[in-house]
Amino acid sequence: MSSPLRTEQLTKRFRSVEALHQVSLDVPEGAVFALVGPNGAGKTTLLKTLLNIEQPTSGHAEVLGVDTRAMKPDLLARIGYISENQRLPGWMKTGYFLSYCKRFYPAWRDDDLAELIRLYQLPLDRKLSELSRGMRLKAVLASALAHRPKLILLDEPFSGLDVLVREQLIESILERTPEATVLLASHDLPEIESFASHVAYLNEGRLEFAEEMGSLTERFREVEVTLEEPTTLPGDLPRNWLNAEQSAVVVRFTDCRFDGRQTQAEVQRRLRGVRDVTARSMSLRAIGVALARSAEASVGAR
Ligand SMILES: Nc1ncnc2c1ncn2[C@@H]1O[C@H](COP(=O)(O)OP(=O)(O)OP(=O)(O)O)[C@@H](O)[C@H]1O
Repeated sequence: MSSPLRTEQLTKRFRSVEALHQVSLDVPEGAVFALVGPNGAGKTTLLKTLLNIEQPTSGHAEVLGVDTRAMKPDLLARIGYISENQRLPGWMKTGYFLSYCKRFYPAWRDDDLAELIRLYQLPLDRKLSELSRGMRLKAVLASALAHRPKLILLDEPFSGLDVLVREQLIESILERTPEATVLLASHDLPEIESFASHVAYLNEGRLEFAEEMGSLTERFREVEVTLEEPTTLPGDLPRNWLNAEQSAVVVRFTDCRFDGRQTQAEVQRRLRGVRDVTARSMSLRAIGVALARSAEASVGAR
């Protein structure tokens, strides 16, 4: 079976801004796929293109085997979408909002909704505009999960939520997998690391990588080299040594293609008088910071 979410050479331009540049992405069935990257990287644009809210300038995107430009309501009814910027009819009472949503989804399950209302303790007789941000998000999540979507798309679902609400949200989403495939855009790297199976990194509209979480954390290491005596760093360091810096006899860099023996050999080849090499594994947050610093430095160098 083909992947439930796929883009091929997807480019989206808004006048002079290229929000997405030839993005080719494949999200496997049942994955919890995190889309990360700095502000303005193109994450929201990618999600909106997958929902046909925005249309590609070139290339194409496919959802559940259908080109997004040919999406019909029956396909949209198989997708649960939650965005921090979602506009809601604030005047609706929560209970009315949920029954209003029901009519758009043939697969709607009243028993699932009852369970979600109980779990989230949703106040059905209060207007959406009167709910706290977290509570409003839970109401939207209930409406998005009660129809057992095949795809769950989330745009910054965690921002501003307390730790318990986040936990509930993650649990609810994970309970839906592997029957559902999840794609979420988020800046919350520690949270993502705790539950995503895959991670993709967008930077200035370009997909820098997309891979399993395990392989990503395997290939990144914080490397520290101690030298016999201070020397100047050579100018032509390997491209996989990110943010290399030197302080007296210590050289530090992030290796984004770490391989124990190979990294050792490379260090010996590039630096003179190596006394010791240590390599520490990195959290997703530390990897994100290293990538952002490296991207900033390359913009500065242009
Ligand atoms: N409707 C639009 N018109 C013009 N430019 C847009 C539009 N939507 C997005 N952009 C631009 O496209 C680029 C990507 O924006 P996008 O919102 O997709 O980034 P993002 O990764 O979601 O950012 P953030 O993490 O800040 O939410 C930005 O430069 C943004 O200004």
